[in-house]
Amino acid sequence: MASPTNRALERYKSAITAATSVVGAAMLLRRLVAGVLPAGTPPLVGALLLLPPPSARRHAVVIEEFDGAFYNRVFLAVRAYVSTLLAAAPTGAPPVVKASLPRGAGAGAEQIRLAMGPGTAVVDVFRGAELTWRLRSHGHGGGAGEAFRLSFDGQHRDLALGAYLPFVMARFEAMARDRRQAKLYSNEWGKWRSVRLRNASTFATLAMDAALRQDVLDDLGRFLGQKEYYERTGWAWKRGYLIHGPPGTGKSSLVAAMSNHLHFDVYDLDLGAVRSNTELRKLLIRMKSRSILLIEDVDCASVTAQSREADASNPAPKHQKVTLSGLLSMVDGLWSSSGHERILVFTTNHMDRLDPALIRPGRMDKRIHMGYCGFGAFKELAAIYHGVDAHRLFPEIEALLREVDVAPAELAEKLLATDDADAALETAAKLLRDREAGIEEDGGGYVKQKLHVGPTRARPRPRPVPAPARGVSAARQVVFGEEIVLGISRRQGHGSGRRGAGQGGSGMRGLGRGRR
Ligand SMILES: Nc1ncnc2c1ncn2[C@@H]1O[C@H](COP(=O)(O)OP(=O)(O)OP(=O)(O)O)[C@@H](O)[C@H]1O
Repeated sequence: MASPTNRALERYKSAITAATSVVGAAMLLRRLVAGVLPAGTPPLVGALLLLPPPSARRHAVVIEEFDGAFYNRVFLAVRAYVSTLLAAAPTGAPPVVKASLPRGAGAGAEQIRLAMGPGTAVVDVFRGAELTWRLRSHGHGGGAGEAFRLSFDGQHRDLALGAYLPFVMARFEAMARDRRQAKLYSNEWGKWRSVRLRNASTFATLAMDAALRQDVLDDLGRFLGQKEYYERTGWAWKRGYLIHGPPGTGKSSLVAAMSNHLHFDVYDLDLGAVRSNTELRKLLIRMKSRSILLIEDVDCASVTAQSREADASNPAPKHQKVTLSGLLSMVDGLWSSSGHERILVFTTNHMDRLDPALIRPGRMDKRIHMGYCGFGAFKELAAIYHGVDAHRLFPEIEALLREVDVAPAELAEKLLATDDADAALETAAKLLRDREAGIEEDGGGYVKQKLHVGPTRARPRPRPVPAPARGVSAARQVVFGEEIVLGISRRQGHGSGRRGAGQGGSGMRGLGRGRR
């Protein structure tokens, strides 16, 4: 008579024979063993038999290229993310067969998109879990296009869906933000008109005191990281900077550098062109989040703006002031109820002429002084424009810069006049010698560049190549398991002089348009 153990073995024998995959057989064998071994047998026995525990079953998520008629944003995010994994992969693994430059992307190496070929896989390690990406050329379920398949151990299902995919999406959003070209808006007839912000100024190309530069960068970083603080307190998530200094010291360039650093759009508000408070309110409401509201030459801005709001029943005064303090109250009120991550920047050449309401303690969060060119800043200009770190003229220039006031813009103009570094430095030294001797050149000063143009031939120092974010290993065997199709549609989607002689005037002024 057959024993219970023999009967159990017979029952499972046929099933094992029918199993087509090694894994299927392994699963059945595990169940078989569980059936014949006495209860309470330690899991070590299973391990010794090389059988996977139930949690090790592979799960998979399929991410198709299209979600109906629309591109699937998750697919786009994964494609960009996988490209970064491939770029960071150690030499020799995995074989990369495709490299492309997305439409509209610049020609920089960081813009090239890498894609794995069919039959290869890339394994990402996230919080200790291994997640494998594969690319299939046909959509899942008969759909067209490509599809990514993400597979992982069953025990990591919650991690993969609840943390890893949101992380991939967040990385994609951050990459998109970094690539995004900021816009420069200016107000005309009560509406914002935009152009691409082409000003190439960055914190690396701006010659300024190193400690000040770091201070500004730290301040911006702190501001961006304070979301919870602003949400908790209910205060408007904004930061106000008052940038002051003589003409041509880089105030506007600093705003461009902030914009390029944060990828924030700049709204260059010409207060003189605002016809009424209602219009101002509308302009402020129409500003997007993650933006900079810039009011240049604010010492001249608190002038009257003609009101056109008068009507028979409500005769308004002929000239209704759009004052800075009115603007600030409006900003406080509107920005605390809508939008976030906004920066307000005022620039001025004349601190002494400012509306007292503006310089009252606590009004603007931070004052930044952009001063005349010191030798440190000059050396930065020479390095940026000509790659020169040392030169026989440096000692003379250092001594002259201690004696005369000269704006970085004036020196930048001399340094940009020629590609020959020796000749450029000689021209800059001549400007300083002449200024010390009281000789003013004809048409002296600098020509103001518009924000959307910026320095034409700046040569930024090469940026360090970022280290790979995480370890990526070679292709691995993937065991088949459950599949989930995931898609989020777009709709669901989530003048100058000797030192101390006072501030000189410059030629054209204004940012983004020719003003005054
Ligand atoms: N600190 C600087 N570092 C590098 N380049 C500078 C600097 N300051 C000025 N420049 C050069 O001079 C040009 C004019 O500078 P910018 O418009 O930023 O000065 P500003 O202080 O805003 O002048 P203004 O008060 O006349 O508006 C810039 O486009 C840039 O090429």
